[in-house]
Amino acid sequence: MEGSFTKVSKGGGRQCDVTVTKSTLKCVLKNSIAPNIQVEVNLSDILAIQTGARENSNVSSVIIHYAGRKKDKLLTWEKLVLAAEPGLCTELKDSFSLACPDGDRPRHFLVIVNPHSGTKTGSRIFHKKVAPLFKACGITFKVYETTRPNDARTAFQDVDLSTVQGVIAVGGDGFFSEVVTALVLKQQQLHQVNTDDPNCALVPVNVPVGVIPCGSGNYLAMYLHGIIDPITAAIKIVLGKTTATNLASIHIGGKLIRYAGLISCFGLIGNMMAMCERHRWMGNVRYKVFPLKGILTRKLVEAEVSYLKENGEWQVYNGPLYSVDLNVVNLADKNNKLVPVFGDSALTIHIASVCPLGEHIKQLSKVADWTTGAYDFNFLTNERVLRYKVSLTSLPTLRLETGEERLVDKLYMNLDGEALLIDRTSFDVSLQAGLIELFGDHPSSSAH
Ligand SMILES: Nc1ncnc2c1ncn2[C@@H]1O[C@H](COP(=O)(O)OP(=O)(O)OP(=O)(O)O)[C@@H](O)[C@H]1O
Repeated sequence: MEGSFTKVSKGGGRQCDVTVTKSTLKCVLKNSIAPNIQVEVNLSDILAIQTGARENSNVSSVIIHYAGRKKDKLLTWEKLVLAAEPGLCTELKDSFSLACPDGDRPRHFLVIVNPHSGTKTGSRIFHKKVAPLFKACGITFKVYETTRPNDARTAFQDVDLSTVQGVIAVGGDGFFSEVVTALVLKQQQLHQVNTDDPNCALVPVNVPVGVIPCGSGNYLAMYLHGIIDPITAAIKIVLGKTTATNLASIHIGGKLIRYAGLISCFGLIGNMMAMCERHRWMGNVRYKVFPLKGILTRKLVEAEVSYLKENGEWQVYNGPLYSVDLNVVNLADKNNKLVPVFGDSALTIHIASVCPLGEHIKQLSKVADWTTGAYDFNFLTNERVLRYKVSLTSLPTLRLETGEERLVDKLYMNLDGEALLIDRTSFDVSLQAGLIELFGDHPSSSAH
């Protein structure tokens, strides 16, 4: 399609030639005293097209909303307003519908906001920045703001999942995991699956999940989009491509505790997170102070880790350890750095045993910086597993009136950025593959 339009902007209108091919829109602004200015947009980056007729005028307009691609993977919401006689505007709009039919893009969302995340800006960011974009793209949504921790499940109470094409979590990593757990549980309740049984076969959720990063920890958004930016994340949601990801179910004492989407780190990293949470009043400085204190006061734990390998064999690690760390989104050593891999065929666990403090600090710093070789230390046991169980039966316990045993020592797990007290003598973690998809087009996934 080709035609002559007026490009409308705040400064007035300018003549331009517009060409739409199978893959791009080109708009060339004619300039008699300088080179022509060209705006080129990939059709796959178009977010929405709006047309408008002007009263008592034979001129119509077309507003093209599209994703602007900036450096460092940042996406911006851009608009191109073109005016011409109505027939030409209709022809332009129709050429887009043919080239990029948007029938498979999501149209209705359930948005769940944690107003308490990070610097408590989640609600404002959603309503001021994200909601206008969704509305311009013809997306409707219902918003639920949580009132307390573990309130995300309330958002699903009266929701028929078959009417929703996306669940959007506005918050940090811990909140993402809370929302995903509530969503997966809702689906299992509908199908009467007993989720407290670690061997149960879970029913996949066919509603993708999106994250608008507004927390203090936003690793999931960073892994998915390569940048922590609410608008970039919102644009990826509108574009509707998805990445299949894994979850890990955590069972303790015969009960499902949570579905983790990012990490489940028992021991050192869990204890560091517990210290950080106890000192929330210090703001983000706590994430600098307590990891250091944690490593300097590291303690070995006597434990048995049994794990099921991909070949169906169970193996056992027995002995003192500092930590059992799992990256649910695997971090693979590629091209001289650690890169996230979504939806891997196994979970990779790293067991840290006795080692000099200096070596341990070096190893953890490499993980923090995503440096190559971060898991190539001889005090680490690295295994690809489908399931693992940690038993702490040689630690001192006390007996409750109910007859149940509880650990005397306070040990923690860092579960997607939240500290979970492990007060039982064992816990069980299983790979849950193919349960959910995330909005975003990460290259490690073959979904979309
Ligand atoms: N309305 C609420 N008030 C207080 N806490 C909430 C509320 N809604 C959710 N939460 C809890 O806030 C915790 C942290 O959420 P989130 O991951 O969004 O924020 P964060 O800033 O990354 O984390 P943190 O505040 O722990 O550093 C979650 O465990 C969640 O259960």
